[in-house]
Amino acid sequence: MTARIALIGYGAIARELVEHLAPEREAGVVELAGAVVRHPERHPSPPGGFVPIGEAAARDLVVECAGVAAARQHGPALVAAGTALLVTSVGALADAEVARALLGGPGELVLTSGAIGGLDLIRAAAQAGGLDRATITTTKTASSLVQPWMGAAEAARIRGLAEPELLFDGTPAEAIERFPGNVNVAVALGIAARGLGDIADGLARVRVRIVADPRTDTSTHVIGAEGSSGAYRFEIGNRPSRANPRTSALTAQAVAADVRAWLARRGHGAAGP
Ligand SMILES: NC(=O)C1=CN([C@@H]2O[C@H](COP(=O)(O)OP(=O)(O)OC[C@H]3O[C@@H](n4cnc5c(N)ncnc54)[C@H](OP(=O)(O)O)[C@@H]3O)[C@@H](O)[C@H]2O)C=CC1
Ligand SMILES: O=C([O-])CC(=O)C(=O)O
Repeated sequence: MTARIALIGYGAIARELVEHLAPEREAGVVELAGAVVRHPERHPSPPGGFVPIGEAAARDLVVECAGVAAARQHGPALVAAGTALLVTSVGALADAEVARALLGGPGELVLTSGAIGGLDLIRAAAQAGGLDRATITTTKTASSLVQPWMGAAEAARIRGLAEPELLFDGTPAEAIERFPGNVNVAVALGIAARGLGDIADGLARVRVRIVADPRTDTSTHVIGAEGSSGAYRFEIGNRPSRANPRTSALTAQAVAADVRAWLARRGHGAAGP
C-alpha cells in the first residue's frame, strides 16, 4: 500500500527529505503528493505540485518543515481533522495552547529529534524523576543567527564579529520566540525533560545559550543534563544544510528516519526504527 505524504514548506529540509525518500518512492511505498507554501513562484515544482492546506489534510501524513509560525498556523487544524502530522518546528509546542491542540488528537503527532540526539536518555531519566536540570548551548555561524527583529546596526555587528559571542542566555520559550529557525532543538530537549509532567515543567528545567561563532563552519549543540539518574553530556557537531546554513543537514535525515518509522508502524512495509 502506498502512503501519500504532503509537505508544508518546500525549502532546505523539504527538498532534502524528497531526496532521502528516493528508495521508498521508487519502491512505491511512498508517494509525495504535494507541498503547501505561501509563495509558489519562488520555488521549484515539488512532487505532486503545490496544493492548498485543505488538500494536504486529506493525505495519509503531512510533514511540516516550514517554521514555528507555520506549524502553529496549520498544525492544530490538521490534527483536529484526524490527519497524522510530523512536526519539524518542534518549537511550536512552547506555546501551551498550541501544544494542547497538537497533542489532543485525533490525528497522530510525531515530533522529530531533528538536529540533536540523546532525547531517549533524557526522556527515560526524567520519567523516573532522575533529571533535575538540562542545558543546551547552540553555536552556529554568526550570520546564520541574524534575525529580522534585530536592527540593521546590530545585524551588521553580529555579521562582523571577530570572536565568538553569547547572544542569548535564557529559557527555551524565550529562545524560540527570538530565534525560531535556530533552536527548535531546545524545545525538543524541554519536551523530553518533562518526564510525566507538563511540557511547561520540562521547559522550566532547561537553560539555553546561543553563541555566534564567526570562525566555525559547524552547527554545534552541547547538551548537559543531571539529576539522581546521573550526569550526561552530548556534543553534536552538524554540517549545515547547503541550502540553508541555519539548518543542520541532519534534520532532513532525522525526518526521513521518522517517516520510515511511521511507515513501519502503519504497516506500509518500510524498515523499522
Ligand atoms: N527540529 C529541528 O532540529 C529543526 C527544525 N527546523 C525547523 O524547520 C523549519 C524549516 O527549515 P528549512 O527548511 O531550513 O527552512 P527554509 O527557509 O529553507 O524553508 C522554509 C519553507 O517553508 C515555507 N513556509 C514558510 N512559512 C510558511 C507558511 N506559513 N505556510 C506554508 N509554507 C511556509 C517557505 O516558503 P514560502 O516562504 O513560500 O512560504 C519555504 O518553502 C525551520 O524554520 C525550523 O522551524 C530547522 C532545523 C532543525
Ligand atoms: O538545525 C539545527 O542545528 C538546529 C535548528 O536550526 C533548530 O533547532 O531550529
